[in-house]
Amino acid sequence: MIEVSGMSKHYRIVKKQPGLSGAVKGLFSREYTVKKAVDDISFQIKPGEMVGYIGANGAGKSTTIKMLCGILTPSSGEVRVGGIVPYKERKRNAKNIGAVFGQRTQLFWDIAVRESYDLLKHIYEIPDKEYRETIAMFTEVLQLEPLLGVPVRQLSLGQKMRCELAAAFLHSPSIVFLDEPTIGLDVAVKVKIREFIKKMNQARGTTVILTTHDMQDIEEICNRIIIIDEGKVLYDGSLQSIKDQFGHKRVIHFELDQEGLFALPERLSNQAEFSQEEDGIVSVSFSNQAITAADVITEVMKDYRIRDLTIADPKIETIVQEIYEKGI
Ligand SMILES: Nc1ncnc2c1ncn2[C@@H]1O[C@H](COP(=O)(O)OP(=O)(O)OP(=O)(O)O)[C@@H](O)[C@H]1O
Repeated sequence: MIEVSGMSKHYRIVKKQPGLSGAVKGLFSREYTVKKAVDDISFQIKPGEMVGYIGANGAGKSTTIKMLCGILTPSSGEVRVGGIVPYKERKRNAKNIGAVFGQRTQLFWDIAVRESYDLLKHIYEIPDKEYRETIAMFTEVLQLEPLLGVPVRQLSLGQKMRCELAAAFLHSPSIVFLDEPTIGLDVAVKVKIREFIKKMNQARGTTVILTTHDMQDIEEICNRIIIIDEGKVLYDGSLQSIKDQFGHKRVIHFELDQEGLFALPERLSNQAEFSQEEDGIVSVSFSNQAITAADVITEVMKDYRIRDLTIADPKIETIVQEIYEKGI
């Protein structure tokens, strides 16, 4: 379905010389540096997969997605989306794909949402019956009824995002690219959007490529993640296996029955770290490969009276953040 092989995108950036003389010199002779926004990446995505394409700011996510959509031409390497080379056949590719790009809108700003959908119907040549059924289903799942008669510019962020999603899936594309579809939205709308995406995947087998900084989106929607860093693929695999490989860190939150500064028991000093948020509230973190939770609790119990404790599961958020910071 999606085949990417050795794909790169290099930008040539003008090197700015310092000072006024540098600016004048720059008018006559320009020096360039090369920014490898995407650097020799390869992956394949099968029909119906839901893949989280994640990475820190500037890692190369949007550049990759733009090449898959045909908006950008790769500097080298190969890319095929549903058998089509996107930058060579941008229009044909557009029929197969849908997209939501963060803050940008594909709806028409000044006309009612329903009229925007009518226009998209004509652009994508959606048959009448299919269009009516699709609109009825989307209206129900995304609760669009009160929004259909409203011009886009009058919609709130969450309302607009629900309408955008419907627009992206309207022509039954086989692949949908979603760039930060839940950014800035309240929890209730996030839940609705995630449910809609999963429903589309189940009902139509739509392949979904999701870029997001929200790890909850990833946990709930994606069965595979690709982590990209400085333009290179750092990890490609299941969410579970990244948890298995890197999720050894545990945190135990203690509520102690005594006040005063906490000190880590001697036996834990090389194997654990702690932070004390306030009097009597202490978090001890450790790797469960080095020491067991039972040992940590036993050691703390020797020196302190414990009123309550909770053991926190390793959050995918923490794991991914560590991978961004330290690499694999
Ligand atoms: N037109 C351009 N000219 C020069 N450099 C660019 C251009 N577009 C992107 N870059 C650079 O390429 C790198 C990758 O950018 P990209 O937008 O793909 O990152 P991203 O992973 O989508 O980041 P974010 O999470 O912040 O959206 C960044 O260092 C960026 O500054």
